Amino acid sequence: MSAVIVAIDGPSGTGKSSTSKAVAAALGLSYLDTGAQYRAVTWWMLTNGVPVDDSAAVAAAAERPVIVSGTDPAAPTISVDGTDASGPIRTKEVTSAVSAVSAVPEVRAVITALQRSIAAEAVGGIVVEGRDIGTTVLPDADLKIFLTASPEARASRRSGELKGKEATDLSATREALIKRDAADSGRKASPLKMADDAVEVDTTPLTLEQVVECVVTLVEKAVSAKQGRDGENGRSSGSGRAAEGADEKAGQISK
Ligand SMILES: Nc1ncnc2c1ncn2[C@@H]1O[C@H](COP(=O)(O)OP(=O)(O)OP(=O)(O)O)[C@@H](O)[C@H]1O
Ligand SMILES: Nc1ccn([C@@H]2O[C@H](COP(=O)(O)O)[C@@H](O)[C@H]2O)c(=O)n1
Repeated sequence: MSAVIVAIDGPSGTGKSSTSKAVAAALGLSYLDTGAQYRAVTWWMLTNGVPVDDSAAVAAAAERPVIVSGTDPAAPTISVDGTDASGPIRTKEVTSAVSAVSAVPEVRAVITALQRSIAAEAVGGIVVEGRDIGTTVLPDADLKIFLTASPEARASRRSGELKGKEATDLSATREALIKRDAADSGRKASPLKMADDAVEVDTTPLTLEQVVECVVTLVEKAVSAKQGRDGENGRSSGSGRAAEGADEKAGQISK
């Protein structure tokens, strides 16, 4: 069987990274944080003096940063031109500028090609999270999930995260999330949008553990369905723990 590909999209702070990492780790899949890649390009633009509000300047430089993503869910990495960028890409400066940079079509073309090649090389299967994975990057993904949560829940989760590091003004955090979502949903090039064939999971009333359990079950079902299709087409099967889990589950159900 070809490797399972899972696309997880949704607005900021809905739990995409936490869920995707945990699901990938539980099922023995690779993991790709595409937001980190756009943040890395943004950091490169800022550190190389490219004015991020000048889309022509950003477009002209789009191919210059060399972005490398490590896809181990237990220790994902991101580097730019050989330098570890995992810390700098999380600063407020990058967070404020990333939507402008990610809206530039030339940037999206470079990063989308990189994402597709990483997914194609993930022989054991992969969970890819972002904003346009199900709609644009991997439209043939075996499973597409769109995570949502109320702005209040998202702001409170983020404020909990920031406590002790930066001032935690709940309403400012909420406004910043809403502003970034509006920019990401409103851009012309590959906006944040739920794919027509995605499963929507509203995480507002759920703990992270409950969301992970729900998504793991959905992946196992998708793997089972894929194995069924591959069997009908006469192809051999076997791919990672997701396939084994689905086999076990199917076995239990049929007993
Ligand atoms: N269901 C949940 N219940 C409570 N807290 C959660 C839940 N899901 C995620 N969190 C917490 O919310 C915060 C944001 O989660 P996460 O970074 O995974 O979201 P995200 O969608 O990837 O955000 P962004 O798009 O901004 O990168 C983290 O502190 C995470 O631990
Ligand atoms: N597929 C994607 C993923 C992300 N973006 C842009 O990157 C920003 C940062 O994403 P985080 O998940 O790290 O918060 C996000 O606000 C988008 O502007 C994207 O365009 N497409």
